[in-house]
Amino acid sequence: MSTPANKFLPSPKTAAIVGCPFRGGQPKLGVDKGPIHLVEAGLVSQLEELGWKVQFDGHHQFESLAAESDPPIGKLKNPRLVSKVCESVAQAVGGHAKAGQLPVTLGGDHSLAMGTISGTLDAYPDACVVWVDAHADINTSETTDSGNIHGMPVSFLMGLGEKYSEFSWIKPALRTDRIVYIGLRDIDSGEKRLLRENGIKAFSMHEVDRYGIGRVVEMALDHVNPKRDRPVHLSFDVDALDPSVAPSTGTPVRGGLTFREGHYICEAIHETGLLVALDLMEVNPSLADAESVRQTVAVGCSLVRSALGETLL
Ligand SMILES: NC(=[NH2+])NCCC[C@H](N)C(=O)O
Ligand SMILES: [Mn+2]
Ligand SMILES: [Mn+2]
Repeated sequence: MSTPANKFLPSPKTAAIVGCPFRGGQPKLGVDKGPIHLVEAGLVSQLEELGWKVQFDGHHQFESLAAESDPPIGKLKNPRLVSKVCESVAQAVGGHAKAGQLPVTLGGDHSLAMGTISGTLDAYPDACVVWVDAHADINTSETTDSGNIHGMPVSFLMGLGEKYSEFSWIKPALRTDRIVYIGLRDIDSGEKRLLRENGIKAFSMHEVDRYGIGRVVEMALDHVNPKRDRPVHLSFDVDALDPSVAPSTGTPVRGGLTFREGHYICEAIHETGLLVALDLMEVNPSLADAESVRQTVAVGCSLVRSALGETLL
C-alpha cells in the first residue's frame, strides 16, 4: 500500500534521530540507556528501509550540563539539570523541524517532552499534541507527590502552577485545547482537577474499551485538529502499553493498550500526513529480564516504524 505524502515535510523525507540518554526527571537507573538500546536494535536501518533518509550523529551528551549542585526547588527534583537538558533538546528538535526534518526523539524519561514540544511549537506554532500515556504528566510543583519532573512536563508547557526562573526559557506555548490524551489510567487527584478545570480532553482506557481504538483516535483528532490541517506532535510514553506488552519501563500500570492498539494509534497518525515530530519515551532496559527488555525495545522500534509509515499490507 502506498503511504500518503506528509503535508509539512519536503522530500526526500528525512528523519532526525534525537537520542536523549537522560534520566533526571525520575529516580530509576537505566532509562538513560533506552535510546542506546533502540538504536542498537537497528532502528536507523529499519527507517531507511521504509524509505526515509535518516540523520543520526550519535546520542546527545548531557554530562556537561550537570549543575555543580542541584538541590530541590520546592518539591522539584534535579530542577536545574532537567531544565538545561530540556532547553538543549528544544533547540535540537526545533532546529531539525525548521530544517524540514522529522525529529524522532528517543528517551530517556518523559520530562524531555518539555524540550521536544517546545521545539516543535517554536517551528510550528500551530501544532497540536497527541499524548499517549498511562499518566497525564501534568502535575505542577504544587500538586506533585513524587517531585519527579517526568510527571510534570505538560503543566510547564502550559504555564500552569508556580513559575521558576530556572525554567524561564519555556514559553507557555501549549494551549489547553491543543493537546489530547489517549491511554490514561493512573492520574493523581491534583491532575484530575487540572484536567477538569482546564477542560483538557482525555481518552482514558475506559473510553478505549467503550468506543474502540479506531473511534478514539478519530475523536481525539477531531478535538485537536478538526480540519486536519495542523501539524501533529506525537508524544508516546511506552508505559501507555500494557505491561504484558512493554514490561521494561519505570512506572508500569496494568490495564493498558494492547500491542495492536498502540500500533494503530501510530498508523492512524501517520495516515493523516500531518506528523511533524515524534517522541518515544520511558524505555528502561534495566528493569526486567533479558527477554522482557528485548520485547520492550522491539515494540519501541516497531511503534516508531508504524508512525513513520510501516503498514501491515
Ligand atoms: N512519564 C511518566 N512515566 N510519568 C509517571 C508519573 C507518575 C506520577 N503521576 C508522578 O507525578 O510522579
Ligand atoms: Mn507514563
Ligand atoms: Mn509519560
